[in-house]
Amino acid sequence: MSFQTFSLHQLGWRPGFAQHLTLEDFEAGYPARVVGVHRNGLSVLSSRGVATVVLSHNLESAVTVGDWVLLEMDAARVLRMIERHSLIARIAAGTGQGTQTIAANLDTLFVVTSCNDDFSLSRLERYLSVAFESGVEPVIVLTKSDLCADVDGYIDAARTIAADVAIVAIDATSTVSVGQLARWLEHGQTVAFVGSSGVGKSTLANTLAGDDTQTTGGIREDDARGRHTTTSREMFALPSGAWVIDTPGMRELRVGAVETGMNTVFDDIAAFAARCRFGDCSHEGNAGCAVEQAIAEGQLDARRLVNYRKLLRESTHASNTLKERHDRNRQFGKLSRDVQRAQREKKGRDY
Ligand SMILES: Nc1nc2c(ncn2[C@@H]2O[C@H](COP(=O)(O)OP(=O)(O)OP(=O)(O)O)[C@@H](O)[C@H]2O)c(=O)[nH]1
Ligand SMILES: [Zn+2]
Repeated sequence: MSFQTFSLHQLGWRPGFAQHLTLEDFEAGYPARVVGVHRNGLSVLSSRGVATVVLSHNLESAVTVGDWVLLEMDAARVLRMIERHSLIARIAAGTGQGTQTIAANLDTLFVVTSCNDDFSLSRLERYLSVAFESGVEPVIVLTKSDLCADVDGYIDAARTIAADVAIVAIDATSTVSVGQLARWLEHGQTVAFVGSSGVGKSTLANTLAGDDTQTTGGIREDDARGRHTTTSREMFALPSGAWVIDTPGMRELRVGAVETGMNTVFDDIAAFAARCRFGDCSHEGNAGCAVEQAIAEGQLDARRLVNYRKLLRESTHASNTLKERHDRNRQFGKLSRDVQRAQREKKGRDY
């Protein structure tokens, strides 16, 4: 059991969260931040320290790392979730319910790639779409700058697809160099890293953590039944006071439904498309297509349109999958209600 306590400010509380809470809520409970989700419940941090709390069935699939919950004053129980300001989610694998929540209340998503063969504009566009869709500010981090002779070339290339996104080149192994990320790592800020394997996400997190042992994960605590359990902490603090969310879902982030995010990333294509002759132009050999004309005139990179189409296909597929599941669940719900009603009516007749 840890007796370290945390202020709301330290935990990343935003004044906006309180707008969704009533006076009754504050009398019944107090806010806590979810730092781990496991079978017995949640690991949370609050003004009362570290705790493991149980979660009712109806919240089980919804609550995720980074979430804020309202805990009951005198019981280790979640009363309700507190509305998030951002959420990274993806389509759940298998046939379960719709989306799987991965990380909540992130302020910044560090999109990590290296100044070498890993660098791919299409992959950056993919991650940026996820960030914008989720309401999280992306920052492009180019690692291994120390091993590269033309760092500016990589920065310039990244800028061609992300004019308004911060781009920082670093040596992830150097404390001085990673200091360039300080403004996104202030007290109470919450961040996560995405990028391919080997680009330096762990190295960067370790360098930022310094000798701090909190990155190593395991914390011992009492679970709801008073037993000692070791749970992996999926959200940990850096010495700067910022929080890092590092979960398996975050590491293998895939594209869900990101059409809204794509509108920001591909705003140039949207602007050209507005000038196509036909409103339903597919930008594939249609007469009067302004997008294809832009490519022919060298104003738009052909690669970018290809990636746009690919992401849009994936996104549409994800939306359709969600809709089908939703419809199936609704039909099933209607079916069970019909059966129940028929049973009630039959019972009525039997009496
Ligand atoms: N010289 C140098 N080496 C780096 C840098 N960033 C990462 N490395 C090295 O690259 C290798 C891979 O780094 P990791 O931190 O394990 O990469 P990762 O993104 O966490 O990879 P996964 O855990 O597979 O997702 C390690 O040997 C690091 O030391 C850098 O900026 N400069
Ligand atoms: Zn067109």
